[in-house]
Amino acid sequence: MDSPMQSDANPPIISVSNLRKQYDFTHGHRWGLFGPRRKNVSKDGHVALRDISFEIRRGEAVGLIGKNGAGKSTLLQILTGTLQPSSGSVHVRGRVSALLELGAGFNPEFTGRENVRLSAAALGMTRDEIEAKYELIEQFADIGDFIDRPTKSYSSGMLVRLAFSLQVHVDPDILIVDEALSVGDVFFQQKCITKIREILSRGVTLLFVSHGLNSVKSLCDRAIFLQGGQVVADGPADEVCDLYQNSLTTISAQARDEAVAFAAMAGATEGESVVRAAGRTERINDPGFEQRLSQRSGGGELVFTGIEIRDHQDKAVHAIEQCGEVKLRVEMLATQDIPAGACPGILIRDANGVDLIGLNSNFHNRYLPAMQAGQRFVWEIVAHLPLSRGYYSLHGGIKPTPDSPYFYDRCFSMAVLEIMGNPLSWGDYGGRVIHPATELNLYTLD
Ligand SMILES: Nc1ncnc2c1ncn2[C@@H]1O[C@H](COP(=O)(O)OP(=O)(O)OP(=O)(O)O)[C@@H](O)[C@H]1O
Repeated sequence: MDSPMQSDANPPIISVSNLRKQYDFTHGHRWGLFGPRRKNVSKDGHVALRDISFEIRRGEAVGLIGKNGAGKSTLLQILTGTLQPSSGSVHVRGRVSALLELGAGFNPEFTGRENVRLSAAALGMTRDEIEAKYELIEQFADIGDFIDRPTKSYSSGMLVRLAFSLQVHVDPDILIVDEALSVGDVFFQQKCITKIREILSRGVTLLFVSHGLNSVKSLCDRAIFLQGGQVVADGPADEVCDLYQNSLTTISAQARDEAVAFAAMAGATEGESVVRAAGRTERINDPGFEQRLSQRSGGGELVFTGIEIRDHQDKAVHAIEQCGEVKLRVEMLATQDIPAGACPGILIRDANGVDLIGLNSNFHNRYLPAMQAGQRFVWEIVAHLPLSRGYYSLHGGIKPTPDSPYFYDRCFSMAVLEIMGNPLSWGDYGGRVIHPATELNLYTLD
């Protein structure tokens, strides 16, 4: 049933309520005493979506994330009307433009030009509208002479170029972009992301399905996490993406035992590369550590208990100068005996939550020594971070071995680091990462 929203200034453009989708598997015949019975029966079914409810408002950019088989495609197909729900209601208001399957809707025997005109008409554009937009569509797709060849001769990259170009130029109210985009080359992907941002700034609603969490975080303000056909989280994109990332690394106790056994073996053979004790230090004074964490996962055998940032004068700070020396120090506590070979790492993300820099001990072929239950250590990384001015978040993880999907501890949002601008040495650079060159050369030509 529709809820009365007349008084709402920005009513939902997509409303989904108690949605359920079951795929029925129909068996050919049921066998009776005297052979097959006539009637087909459908006994089994797979519930791909259950009890899904959410609303999306005009202008929202929403990421849809989840593992393979979570139900994302099923949900999108229902939203675009190509699949019927088993029960529940779905209301979509406005023109939906969806790139669900590569070139789906194109007739392979027709040329790109013909397919663009036919598909645009099918999406409700008038002849004049199509003529006005055609040049832009062809230009953006940039597939040269292929535009006049049948689309059956296109590579998958060409198909996605043409399909995406059509999709973004039909003035949609709702733009649905699926994983198909990843087929294009990196330059085309960047061009698409820029185009999506431009469309978003005009108030179009975006539903973006991707396994690339960085793209979701940079494009969307909200994300919906589907698991086993159910919504497990719906909220700010960075938090929901972290939750999803956490869910991917939570694995069985057996896998943990295997990883730890492997670490024990590796530790025994790679004694040389274990981090050597650098001397004694005092404990890190960070009483608010646990409260600051936005998410935490892992087995808990070896855990972070605090973090500290120090500048080039060894002073505890929250801000450092661009390209100045920084010491990132984390305190760790072994709650059980830990074999040698574990590797800690710190991840630096920008203000959108996009991963920028990973500082892992194993990148330097260094691992932690064996630890006994109750022991504490401080691990310190000294670096010159090539970041432009702004705010960055620090996240930490400790694994038994570099390749293990198992984490002893994984902490999101351990601390915020401010990079201060230094107008004398660095201009008003607008990017996120800067790189101080080691040499600048000028050669004359003969
Ligand atoms: N036509 C179908 N008949 C039967 N089962 C189906 C059908 N389509 C999908 N399913 C099942 O429904 C579940 C959800 O599938 P869906 O394709 O929606 O997931 P997804 O999240 O889009 O996965 P992916 O990321 O791999 O595309 C899966 O278990 C899948 O096997």
